[in-house]
Amino acid sequence: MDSMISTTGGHTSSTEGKTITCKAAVAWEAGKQLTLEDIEVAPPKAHEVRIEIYYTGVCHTDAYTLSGKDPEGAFPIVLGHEGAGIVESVGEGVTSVKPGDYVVALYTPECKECKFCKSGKTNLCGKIRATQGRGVMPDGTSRFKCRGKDLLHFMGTSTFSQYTVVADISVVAITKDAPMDRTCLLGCGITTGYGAAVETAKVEEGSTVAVFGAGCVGLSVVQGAVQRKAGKIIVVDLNPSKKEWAEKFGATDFVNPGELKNQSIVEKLIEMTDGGCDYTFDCTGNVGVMRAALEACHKGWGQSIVIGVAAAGQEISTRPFQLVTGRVWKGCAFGGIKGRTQLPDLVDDYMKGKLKVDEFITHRKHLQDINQAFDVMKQGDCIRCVVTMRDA
Ligand SMILES: NC(=O)C1=CN([C@@H]2O[C@H](COP(=O)(O)OP(=O)(O)OC[C@H]3O[C@@H](n4cnc5c(N)ncnc54)[C@H](O)[C@@H]3O)[C@@H](O)[C@H]2O)C=CC1
Ligand SMILES: N[C@@H](CCC(=O)N[C@@H](CSC=O)C(=O)NCC(=O)O)C(=O)O
Ligand SMILES: [Zn+2]
Ligand SMILES: [Zn+2]
Repeated sequence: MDSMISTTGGHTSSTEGKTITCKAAVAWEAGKQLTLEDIEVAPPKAHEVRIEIYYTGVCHTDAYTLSGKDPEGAFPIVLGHEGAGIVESVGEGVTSVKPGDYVVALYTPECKECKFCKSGKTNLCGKIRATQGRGVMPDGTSRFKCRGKDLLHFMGTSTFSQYTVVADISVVAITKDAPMDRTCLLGCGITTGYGAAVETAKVEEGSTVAVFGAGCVGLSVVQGAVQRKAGKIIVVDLNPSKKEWAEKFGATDFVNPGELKNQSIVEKLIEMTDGGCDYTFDCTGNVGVMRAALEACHKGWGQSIVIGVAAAGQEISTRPFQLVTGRVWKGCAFGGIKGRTQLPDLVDDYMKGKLKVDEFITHRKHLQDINQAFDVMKQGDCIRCVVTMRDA
């Protein structure tokens, strides 16, 4: 890393206004491993924030875009969207964070001014979605360069770099007491599942819940359902080792569809819940599972929440009769949580012992070994791998 870089997290930095050279994992092409590179990170422009990233999680959505299956995926790009760090400097007009603040990057921004933000109906924000999807900052340009080429930004966050630049609406300050090597996970997986249960579905006390897929997202749904005092929480997973994980997070039942004899998973769930579940969640990204999750809902009121990201070209289907008879199909990004308004409270809940975060971390890697983080993520025993961005 550049020897001029201040890593103290203090309020002034010797790098303010200058280009910083630092290490980043660059995805040059779809389907290829990431390469550790020295990249140049330009200073933040107006309403932008430069963050020194200390820790990042690796999410399946990073692997999905790297695979080439994401219709919005373009290369070369700096991936990563589950990051925590310290603000190094801010551009003109930034008032919501300041240098030295401990922050989490937000791939779902919150401008508080657009039609979406003001609707009271969604956490999706429209202000920078178009440029974010094209991999550039709101002014249409990149802040990253490597070997003379511009690199694209990812999900407005690009946390696989020791320094990143984000829009000021894509970052939230949190308490400095919270350990960043854990709070980074609140930037996606945990908040997504927990929010889907408590904010999007608003699971009620005593209700029956089925969660398809017991990864970080599904186990976080379980955590949310426990918090809402659901009566029955059934985890469905093809991997038998997930039974123990499901129980650890408070599930009441576990079903492995691969072990069912002469019965579909839909029939099994309907039998276990006296006619169907009040709420089901897809946390797999498999469109066949999404259909089963809908059809396992109770007639008249059951709601199925799609969280998993399905590959390009995949479509969901069911008999319209399933909806005519009162089942509801919906979905959410980032759990329906508004990051700037609600994330600090989630961090506080974690600090008070009310929200599990540490329990999700099964693996740790250093930036130079980030490809191993992708490898372990594909193994059945990894819930989340946290990558340390700075040398020890
Ligand atoms: N909507 C959103 O905002 C977000 C969506 N995601 C997406 O959520 C999904 C889940 O993410 P993670 O929990 O990190 O993934 P994960 O891979 O760790 O967990 C998925 C689980 O589903 C199980 N599974 C796979 N196929 C199955 C099937 N046919 N039936 C039952 N279980 C099955 C696997 O054994 C695994 O335990 C991914 O598609 C990811 O891209 C992730 C974060 C945010
Ligand atoms: N780019 C993909 C869709 C990927 C996707 O659905 N992303 C989720 C978050 S997944 C996090 O790990 C999301 O926020 N979606 C809402 C959005 O506005 O992107 C595609 O084009 O299919
Ligand atoms: Zn994610
Ligand atoms: Zn907005």
